[in-house]
Amino acid sequence: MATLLKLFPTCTWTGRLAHLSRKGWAQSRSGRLLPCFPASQRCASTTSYLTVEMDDNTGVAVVTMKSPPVNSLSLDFLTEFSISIEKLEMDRKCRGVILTSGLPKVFSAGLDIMEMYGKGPEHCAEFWRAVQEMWLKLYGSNMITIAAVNGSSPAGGCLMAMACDYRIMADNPKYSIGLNETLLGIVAPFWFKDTMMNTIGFRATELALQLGLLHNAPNALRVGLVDELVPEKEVLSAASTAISKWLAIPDHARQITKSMMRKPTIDRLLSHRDQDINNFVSFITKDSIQKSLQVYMERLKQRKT
Ligand SMILES: CCCCCCCCCCC/C=C/C(=O)SCCNC(=O)CCNC(=O)[C@H](O)C(C)(C)COP(=O)(O)OP(=O)(O)OC[C@H]1O[C@@H](n2cnc3c(N)ncnc32)[C@H](O)[C@@H]1OP(=O)(O)O
Repeated sequence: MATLLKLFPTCTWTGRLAHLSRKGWAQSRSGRLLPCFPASQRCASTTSYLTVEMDDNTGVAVVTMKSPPVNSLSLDFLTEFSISIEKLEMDRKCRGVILTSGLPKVFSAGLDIMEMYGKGPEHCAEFWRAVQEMWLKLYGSNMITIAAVNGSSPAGGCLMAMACDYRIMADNPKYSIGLNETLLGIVAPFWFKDTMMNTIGFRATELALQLGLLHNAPNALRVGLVDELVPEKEVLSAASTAISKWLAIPDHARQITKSMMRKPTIDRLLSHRDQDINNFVSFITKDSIQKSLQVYMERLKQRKT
């Protein structure tokens, strides 16, 4: 087992591997002793904010976000997230990802407001590049991506879910999802808007963005922001069922089709990436915008008292 941990330092093998004895080892042609895995194997790696559980049998990885209290998307979180998606993308065995939250009631609270409040231009630029990177990795992924939305998902959280191929949400009217940026006195950038338009169409996006609509679960289904509502306890199992339908489609055909649908939107950001960062920095560092963020955060905290 010690050798195994040396070979796979970032992985915790679960399932029947715990019972691996000497007879669980095989000799390679070069004479090296290698672990011989039973047919069904799961490999779980845990970083500070994410757990990635890869099932070699199905080719599906479950990525669970766990950054208390609300899975807000900080610079560190986003960096880890993009690295994890990149690793899965490069893993030939991985064909699909289910993205979910390990926290109660919240999928993701969106961008970490504290990364945008009281910070200098350099930090804001670095943060925004990480936000772009997260979206580019997820929206442009070759893998099947399913969002198992088991809680509220405002703003950047909604962007994450929309970047997936399919969304399943917990049927709980208390949970909401949407791009609510205008409620904070900020503006959803063009690629947030494009992603929503590609998901629910022009008119519904126009209404949703201007009014900063946060749709409850039934409304989210009605406008097409999510594809299915299921009882809260069944979100993950419903995601597994859904992904098996996608896995039945030949990868190359699905991937080319996905790229055909999404490439123009991705290219639009890629060709304006630096300009988009400059726009963000000059917008977010304005005194009036900083004031809006401060007021919003204060209101958020006051809700509790
Ligand atoms: C010309 C055009 C140029 C355009 C240039 C670009 C412009 C800028 C674009 C920026 C795009 C921004 C995208 C975003 O994602 S902004 C973030 C928006 N998010 C929200 O509005 C969500 C706010 N949070 C909530 O509504 C609730 O917290 C939630 C429903 C998610 C959970 O509720 P719950 O009751 O369970 O938890 P609390 O509200 O008590 O929160 C617990 C603590 O967490 C803090 N918190 C919550 N959300 C955030 C966040 N997003 N960032 C940082 N911190 C957050 C909250 O304050 C509580 O903290 P305390 O415990 O310390 O009180």
